[in-house]
Amino acid sequence: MTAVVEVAGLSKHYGGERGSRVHAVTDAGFALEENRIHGLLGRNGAGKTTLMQLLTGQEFASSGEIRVFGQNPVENAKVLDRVCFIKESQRYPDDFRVKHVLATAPRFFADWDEDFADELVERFRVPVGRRMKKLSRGQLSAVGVIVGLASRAPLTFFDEPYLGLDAVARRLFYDTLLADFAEHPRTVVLSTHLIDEVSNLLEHVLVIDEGRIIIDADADELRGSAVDVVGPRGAVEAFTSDREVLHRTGLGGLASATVAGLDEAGRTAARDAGLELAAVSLQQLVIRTTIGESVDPTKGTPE
Ligand SMILES: Nc1ncnc2c1ncn2[C@@H]1O[C@H](COP(=O)(O)OP(=O)(O)OP(=O)(O)O)[C@@H](O)[C@H]1O
Repeated sequence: MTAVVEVAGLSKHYGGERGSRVHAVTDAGFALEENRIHGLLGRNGAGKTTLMQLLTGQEFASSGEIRVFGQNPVENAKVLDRVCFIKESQRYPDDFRVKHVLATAPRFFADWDEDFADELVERFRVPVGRRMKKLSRGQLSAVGVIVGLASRAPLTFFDEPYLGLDAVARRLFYDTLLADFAEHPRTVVLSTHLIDEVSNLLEHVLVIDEGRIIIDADADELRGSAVDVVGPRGAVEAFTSDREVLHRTGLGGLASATVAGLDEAGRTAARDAGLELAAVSLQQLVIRTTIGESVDPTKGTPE
């Protein structure tokens, strides 16, 4: 495995005075492997955009090390020529129409596929002759998605540019990304709140909460890392008394506990105790991990 991105002790704070400082990213350390689709997940203001800006050389780190393709990305054309960063807040020159965006893209992206871009324009029904500032929010998102896909950049970041898209167009984006990725593997980072929607695309997951990376795990490993144990309150409490519980809910005499790291023997013990087991989706897992206790369920941190 080759790491395309390597980060160690990375912090970014905004503002000068200690009291008014915003710690957007704190002591992050992780690696992103080549040719995988990574999810960068986290709540509003968690630090996702800041992290991507740091990795693409658009922000300076306050401290720490960043290596992208083995080099510092800041003002480094050798690195940035291989990177595409699609974000919703992208600005275009005032007189730019969609066709101008598509015509200038090959200058930035060596692997730009014009035929693929044209095909995507049709699929997403984008009016190529229209001025960028006259596009609807969804059409603007679609242009970002088209550029991100047709760039075929070896390292592509999508910072929630698809939020303006309707459900049909989002599905189209996910399906197109997956199909194109199979033919043209590259390293992709998707930042999103819509975790269930992208869950099946993701091979690796980073969860950031209040600037700290709290989960850095293989998506399959993560999906199997916790299970909901449901049944009579007393039985659930007895079963979970010495286990790591991420989250509890209850209604009347019934209770449910999200238990981390339950192996086969543990699952059998739960069933023998008359409890039911239910799978926990990636989205539920992230929500339960980022509210209340910040624990990494794959690492077995005690509650
Ligand atoms: N230029 C800036 N100056 C001061 N604070 C900033 C700046 N940019 C971001 N922040 C703060 O840093 C924190 C992280 O912001 P960031 O945009 O990285 O979060 P995010 O996870 O992308 O959020 P969202 O999902 O809402 O887009 C927030 O508290 C934000 O207010």
